[in-house]
Amino acid sequence: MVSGRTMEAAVPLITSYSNRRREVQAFDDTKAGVKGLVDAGLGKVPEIFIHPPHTLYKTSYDKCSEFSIPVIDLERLDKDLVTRQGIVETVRYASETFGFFQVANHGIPVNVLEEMLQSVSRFFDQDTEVRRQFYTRDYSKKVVYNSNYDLFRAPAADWRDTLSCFMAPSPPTPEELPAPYRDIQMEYAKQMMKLALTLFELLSEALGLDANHLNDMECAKGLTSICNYYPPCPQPELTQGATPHTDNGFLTILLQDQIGGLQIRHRGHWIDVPPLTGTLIVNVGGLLQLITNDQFKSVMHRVVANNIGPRVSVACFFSTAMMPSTKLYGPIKELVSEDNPPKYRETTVKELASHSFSEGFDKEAPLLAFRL
Ligand SMILES: O=C(O)CCC(=O)C(=O)O
Ligand SMILES: [Fe+2]
Repeated sequence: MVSGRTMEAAVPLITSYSNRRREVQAFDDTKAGVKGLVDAGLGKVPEIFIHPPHTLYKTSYDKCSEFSIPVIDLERLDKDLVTRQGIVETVRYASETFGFFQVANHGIPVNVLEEMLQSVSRFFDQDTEVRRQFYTRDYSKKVVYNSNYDLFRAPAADWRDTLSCFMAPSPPTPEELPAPYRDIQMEYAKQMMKLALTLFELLSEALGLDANHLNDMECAKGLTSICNYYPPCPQPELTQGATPHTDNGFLTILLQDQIGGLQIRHRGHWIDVPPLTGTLIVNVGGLLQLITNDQFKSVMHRVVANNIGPRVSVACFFSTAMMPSTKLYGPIKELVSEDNPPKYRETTVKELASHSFSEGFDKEAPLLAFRL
């Protein structure tokens, strides 16, 4: 029997659900994102952005100075073999232990990095009317601007807007890209692709494979550029910049500005990934974890909301998720043995991406559905 008390409790729940749905829809209909709320001078975080307290962290998070992710200097990579071996060894250690590392002297000029970050700000600083033309949830488009890809599904929205561009294997024409960052985005994607080919060589060597192995598997074939914009938040302690999640491609190369706020999960602690001018952050995605049979780890990370921003970051996801392909990926044959049998079934990139997209990227064990 349903008690009166239960019924009473159920009514506000249903009401609040439909309120939320309405508020989310109204927010989405503005096509102005979180930036639009801040521009309107909002002094409080709207209900739909408030995260349940148990999922929130204090702003004084666990600071663990004994853990810091390796910074790898690529300068002498091709100069001598011993240096290269040292770099490969650190790449292996970082990918197995942290799932993250930073790279310095990667060959991309600092002014290109800075121009890329500034161009993202220029896009978001445009008149709302101009920005709105790109606002969509249709991911078959080459350019997608919106706020919270999972707005209609997630229990609470993040304090972040995003501009995504699908840059490889079939790049947009420059004219298809928003004007404020057209030229630099084309240049940046070219530079990212070059760096990714080098990183996949190092990662292959770190696995004890031929240097071309991961590139031959087409790990660097697809590139999506995700430009994140985190407006300053009036009550950062109530919301998040990015909910804890894992990335689901092969690899992500991330550029962050000087504000900070990115943290990764390591041995039960959240540790900072400090902004270091001129460096790029590299992290292992779910697909790389799957094909390395768990040797390399795709690790949870999050972004703390800030009240000093806007904070800008550009995440380049290497994955062919946006193109239909029947190519199957499973644990690499050379890495499995009787002692280390395959942990995952074969899957397509598209299946893994669609699974993460519908289930959410916030799972502690994102590859569970593919486990043998
Ligand atoms: O903004 C950042 O630093 C991280 C962004 C991120 O994790 C993502 O876009 O997947
Ligand atoms: Fe991420």
